[in-house]
Amino acid sequence: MTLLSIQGLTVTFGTFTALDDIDLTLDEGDLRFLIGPNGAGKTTLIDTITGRTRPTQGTITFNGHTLNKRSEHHIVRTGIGRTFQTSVVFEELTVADNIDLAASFRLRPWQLLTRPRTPTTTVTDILDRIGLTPHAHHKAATLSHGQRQWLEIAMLLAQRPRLLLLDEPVAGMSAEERTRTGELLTQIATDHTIVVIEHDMDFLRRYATDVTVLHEGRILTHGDVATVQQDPRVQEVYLGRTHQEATT
Ligand SMILES: Nc1ncnc2c1ncn2[C@@H]1O[C@H](COP(=O)(O)OP(=O)(O)OP(=O)(O)O)[C@@H](O)[C@H]1O
Repeated sequence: MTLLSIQGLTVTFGTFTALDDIDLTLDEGDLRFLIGPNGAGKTTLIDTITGRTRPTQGTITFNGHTLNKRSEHHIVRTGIGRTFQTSVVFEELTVADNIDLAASFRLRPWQLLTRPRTPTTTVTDILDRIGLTPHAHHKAATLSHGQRQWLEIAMLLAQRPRLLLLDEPVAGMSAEERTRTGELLTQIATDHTIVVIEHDMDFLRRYATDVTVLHEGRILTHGDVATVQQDPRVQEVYLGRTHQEATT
């Protein structure tokens, strides 16, 4: 079933066209990797899906609802969650409290006033799923970089999204943390639809099946990792190196 359908999406900033007539469809359960060189439009695409940036032209339909004029808050409630390149974790709160608080992002303002705590089982389940149970009562400030990234994913899960948009989730991680993140994403993809912006080719080779390549605001190609990697256009614009270098 189609969960997200983007048609003819164009975004301009003044005279600059950041996204140019993008068509993109995601089916329920997809784990889609989005790659492209700096400035390709990846973050703009996520910003536009989540209501942070307005489309200049085109339509975005999620689960049958048109999102074009919806607020960011409404879009979160519709079931789309995202991470940012910069952290949104509250340092002085515990890991469990960060997750509890994140669950309320989905509530309407009047509901916040009388907000009950998120059921303990929900927080416990998410902690368990994400592997942060031993750190539940530690302040977020004490987490390692990788654990923090996982907390951000946990906070997204607390919002019960159907679609997760993750912006460079393994940036700055150790090899071990990248492996753990890859396993985590594969596991979360069993009951969510996920879009991952990622530059790390090794990570892509290990965990990506479906890859869409953006370049200068357009979709250059889409396919499995091997096909995309061997596409000379991708090597030229994204990898900026020869075929032989790119496949080693
Ligand atoms: N608010 C804005 N006003 C003007 N130009 C913008 C704005 N936001 C993005 N751009 C431009 O749009 C282009 C696409 O930017 P975007 O951040 O989407 O690229 P990206 O593919 O995410 O790149 P990176 O990998 O470097 O994060 C860039 O040239 C950027 O400078």
